[in-house]
Amino acid sequence: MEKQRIATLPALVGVLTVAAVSAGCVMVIARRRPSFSNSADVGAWAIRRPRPIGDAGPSTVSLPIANLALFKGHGRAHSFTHSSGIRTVNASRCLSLIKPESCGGSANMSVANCTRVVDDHKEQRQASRFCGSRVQRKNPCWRYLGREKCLPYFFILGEMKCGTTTLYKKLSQHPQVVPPRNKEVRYLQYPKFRKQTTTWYASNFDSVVQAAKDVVTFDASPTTFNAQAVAPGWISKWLPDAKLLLMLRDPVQRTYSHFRMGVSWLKASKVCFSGEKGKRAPVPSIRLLLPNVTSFAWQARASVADTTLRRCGHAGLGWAMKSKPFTTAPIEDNVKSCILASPAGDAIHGIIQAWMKASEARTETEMEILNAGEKAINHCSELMLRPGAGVLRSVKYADNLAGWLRKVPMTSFKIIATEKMETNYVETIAEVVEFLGLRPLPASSLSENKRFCVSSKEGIMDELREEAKRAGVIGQGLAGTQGGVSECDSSDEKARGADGVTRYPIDSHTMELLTTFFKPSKEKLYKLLGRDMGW
Ligand SMILES: Nc1ncnc2c1ncn2[C@@H]1O[C@H](COP(=O)(O)OS(=O)(=O)O)[C@@H](OP(=O)(O)O)[C@H]1O
Repeated sequence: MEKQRIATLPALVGVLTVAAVSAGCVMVIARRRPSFSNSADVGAWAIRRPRPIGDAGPSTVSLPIANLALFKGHGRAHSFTHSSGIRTVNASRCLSLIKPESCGGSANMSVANCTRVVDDHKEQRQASRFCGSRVQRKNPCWRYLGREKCLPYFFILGEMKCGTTTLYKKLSQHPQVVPPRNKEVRYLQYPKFRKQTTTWYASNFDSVVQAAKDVVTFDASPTTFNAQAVAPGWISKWLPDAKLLLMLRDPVQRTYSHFRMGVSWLKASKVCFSGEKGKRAPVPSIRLLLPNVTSFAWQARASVADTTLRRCGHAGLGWAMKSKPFTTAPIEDNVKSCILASPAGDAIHGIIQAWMKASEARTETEMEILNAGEKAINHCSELMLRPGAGVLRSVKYADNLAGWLRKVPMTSFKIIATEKMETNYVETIAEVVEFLGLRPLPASSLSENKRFCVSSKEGIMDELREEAKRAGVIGQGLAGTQGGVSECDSSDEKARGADGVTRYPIDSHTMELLTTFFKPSKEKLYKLLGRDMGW
């Protein structure tokens, strides 16, 4: 893409520079993209004029040559000669991946007050390319100020609980692949994107600098697919040739797996379950809610209701029904019609009515206890058990993919069904390797078909949310450690179907509710993909 851009610039400049140079101007040409309303969409512009955050600006601006002095920073005015022989100046800035270690090179998160983060974000908005020259290697790397810095060649975008850890493990074993410092760097999502620099991001991929020229590295943060405000725009701007692996799974099963992980994190948290090993018991604040929260049937009902309410422009559910307008006033007519018109609308309306009734009967004290319990459970499960959390990611496959396709072509994607990886493991991995343009894996290394899951945060993430730290959730997030991944422990809970896929048994009522709820979004996805995923 970078090469393409350079190749097309002379042609464009040929048309534009005669007028521009004679008028004492330099044209700064931007790719025509829709404008974006906030700074989250950093990838909206290929070449930008300096502008305040939030100002989308016109797609083409001309600047008097004198103004070039205002373009300070790493980027230098860069001259080139186009086919007609007229020399002109590209005033665009470059983004440096080399910055002081104290302001972004460090693996810890203590950079919140570092002004360089602000500078880096400004550079990201203003620059059109990375500083230095692209290194001759398969992986995207740049040499600048005598150092080489790299970014991922491919991404395992997600979705969470769809087998990303197995794919990460398998691809890490490929002789042409080196893994990132942590499986889940999670830079391309809020709030981390706001707190870290591109230098810090690149530091996660330093191991590829020492590797052979045909070796690549990757980012396997399964949260990237859902990070619509940052990731598609950033990748399309900075790594337009990146290959994107997207794993998707039957939405009902994915939701169950998400719920199961939330329960296991909750139970591992020393804040919500206290006492000695083997005798740990729930703390009083969560006891009332615990039977509901750890029931998938209850979670599913609460989640579809919460998701529908929010989609209809109403406040979410809240387990304790703490939101005052909700408990004291009936739902407005337009919200009610919206709920009834939604998938599984009648059932969801019934759930909400029952919820309101139960809530109205509660005393203030009961409400307070439930609210405290909800807060604690959210913290201890790291929001995995928040109503709606699991359902929302499963119902957004199509919308999220459509969001990506507005920025990135379908040819950048390889869509992998988790079920296919289970039943056709060797073929699936071989297809992925081919899609990545890597040498085929030897049959011997493909024979091992183990499922891998995240078991702790060590080696998976280098940070924990503040609340999770306080809650003592599953170990410390430490960069570069080798822990974090082990074989999945869910096999005993699943049954294998005639198609060879293992699934959690789910009671018929919950199954019907979720199947109806997910139906339109599944159809939307199949239409987008042009194929049925078999769910
Ligand atoms: N080869 C294969 N075939 C079928 N299913 C597989 C496979 N590998 C992993 N898995 C299942 O994927 C779930 C874990 O997904 P992730 O690794 O993406 O989870 S995470 O978001 O990184 O925590 C997890 O699901 P559950 O066990 O149901 O929770 C794994 O069992």
